[in-house]
Amino acid sequence: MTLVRERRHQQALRLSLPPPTPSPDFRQRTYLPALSPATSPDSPCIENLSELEKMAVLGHGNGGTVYKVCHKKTSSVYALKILRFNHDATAVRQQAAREAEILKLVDSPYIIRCHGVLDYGMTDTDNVGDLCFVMEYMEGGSLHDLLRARQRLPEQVISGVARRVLHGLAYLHGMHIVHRDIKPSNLLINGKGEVKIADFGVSDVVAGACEACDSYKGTCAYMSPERFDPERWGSDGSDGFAGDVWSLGVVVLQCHMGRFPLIGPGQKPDWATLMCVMCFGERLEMPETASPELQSFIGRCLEKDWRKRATVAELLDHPFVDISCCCSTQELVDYVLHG
Ligand SMILES: Nc1ncnc2c1ncn2[C@@H]1O[C@H](COP(=O)(O)OP(=O)(O)OP(=O)(O)O)[C@@H](O)[C@H]1O
Repeated sequence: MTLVRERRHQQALRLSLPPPTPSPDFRQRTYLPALSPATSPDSPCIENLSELEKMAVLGHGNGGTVYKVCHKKTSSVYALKILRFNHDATAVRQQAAREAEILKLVDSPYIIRCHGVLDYGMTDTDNVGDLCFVMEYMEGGSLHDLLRARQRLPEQVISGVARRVLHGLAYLHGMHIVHRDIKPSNLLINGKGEVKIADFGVSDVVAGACEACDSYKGTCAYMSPERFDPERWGSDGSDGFAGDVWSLGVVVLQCHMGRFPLIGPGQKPDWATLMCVMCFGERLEMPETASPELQSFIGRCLEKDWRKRATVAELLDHPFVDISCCCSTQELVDYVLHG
């Protein structure tokens, strides 16, 4: 079986997007602005995995593994995300196809660039298929990696990261794209001090209100009250953008506290515990160690009623992320890469 797979990887490999498999409903709700190509004009045309050499494993996610790879011909370095699926994993393939569709639409310095998608569908002899995303390599790793190394981040760094993520969200929301999985491991930092949003596996292009059935996508720890409990928080009319703002608020608070917030130290952020905090708990308490600006910013993000929550545009004007308070790109590079 390994031989068959290896041979397949040397042969039928094309730079092509997988056939989209979204539900008819997804198609109906899809808003399609002018398509920008998934590959940038300056990126080489990678048509085969054999053109890439694996250098290291960068991390593991739910559906697959991310490798640091080198393009043999140009010596350029990329991140290669391989999602594996079999006959039973229709959901994984649908998720990957959705991610490829969204990556085709986006083109922003605040969003991870995808240089191409290689589709190794299942064959009659092989029950396993791979979808491979060739992405720009972010040498600073993820915010999750940074938090693991430093526990807590200084406010200047948090504000710099938050400002950049807000720019990314402003771009996505302007394109009618809801990310739905904003969390530290999906925020990547590179050697130029850029922070980019990655991982669009549960994202969606929306035109109007989201449906209740979409509520359970994404990581539950960063999920907003209206997605946890649409009945109580009245998700009717919500376009889903406010959910991304909530998630950013949780991330910002986590960067300040050095642990997952919303629950007590040592508690696990499982569904039941979070449900109690979100739906039955009192107003969330702000840590006294945070500056008034940070407390106010978090308060505007973690407003349980999504109608009262700040929008991305409002937050971009918030004093906490004012350009004079944020760390510069050089300061961010120094902090992330050189400690
Ligand atoms: N473009 C990239 N450049 C550098 N490192 C990356 C890149 N993409 C992902 N990584 C690293 O690989 C790890 C795994 O990424 P992946 O997107 O597969 O999963 P995840 O977001 O950590 O988890 P989940 O699948 O549960 O959402 C990330 O946490 C990050 O450390």
